[in-house]
Amino acid sequence: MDLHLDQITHRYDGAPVLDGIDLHIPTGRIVCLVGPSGCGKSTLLRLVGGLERPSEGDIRQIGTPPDGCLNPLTYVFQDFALLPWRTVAGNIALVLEDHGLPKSRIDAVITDVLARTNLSDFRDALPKQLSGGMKQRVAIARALAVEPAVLLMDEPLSALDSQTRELLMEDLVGLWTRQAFTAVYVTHNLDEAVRLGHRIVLLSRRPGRIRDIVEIDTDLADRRAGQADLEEKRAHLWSLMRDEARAADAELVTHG
Ligand SMILES: Nc1ncnc2c1ncn2[C@@H]1O[C@H](COP(=O)(O)OP(=O)(O)OP(=O)(O)O)[C@@H](O)[C@H]1O
Repeated sequence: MDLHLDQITHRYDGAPVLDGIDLHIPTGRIVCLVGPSGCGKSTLLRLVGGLERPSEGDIRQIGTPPDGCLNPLTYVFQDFALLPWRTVAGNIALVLEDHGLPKSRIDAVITDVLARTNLSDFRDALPKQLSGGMKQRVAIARALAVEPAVLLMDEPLSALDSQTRELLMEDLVGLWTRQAFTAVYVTHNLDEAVRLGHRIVLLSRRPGRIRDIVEIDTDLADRRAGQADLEEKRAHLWSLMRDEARAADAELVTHG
């Protein structure tokens, strides 16, 4: 299922946060949203997920969600959002129980997503027994359990240390390579964006407008930290973001 954003504009209390966003999110691709703090990345993700309605513009879903999809637009949050009193399997079961699936089907889905995320040995563990990286793997497994059409990922690796982030990036690449998923991935981190994004959308400072869209054709599985072609894209994005930060500084001085 593709998503098309047509001229999305959003205001809070009359103040513009996003302005005229046109964007295509193709099936089977990871689209990263990057941009300076407060430019509206999370807001755009909430609009895509239907948690809020845009002040202007349309978000169209083209095509149908995958077979067995229980929740077309599914979030993965920075803070994992696991229930502490439920086991790993129990946390995943939670999102399936509401759909009235038989227990045997729920067990089969849990077994499948735990295998896909290398968590099979942790089925009966409680969140407090898991590291941050493992908790986020559980959150990703839980999101995959509903066969989403589009994963909406809001800074999913930001709470993790850099080594764990690297491991999780490798896991996400492995997951995508084995079975391509569609994602909108918000991040501050340009290294993450160039490792995981097929398309990187740079927003300007508030109100967020599309400043640039960078496509990266290199297969996810062939990307490595510090690789020359990725470095070039990262440097390009950073040069544009640095301009935004400078402009923001200048504005503060002007109005201060
Ligand atoms: N519910 C709300 N009501 C009013 N203003 C809001 C609301 N949600 C967000 N904002 C404002 O909208 C702007 C964009 O916020 P948003 O969180 O989308 O930005 P962001 O790019 O994700 O920021 P960051 O990178 O710091 O997480 C900010 O100025 C924020 O204060």
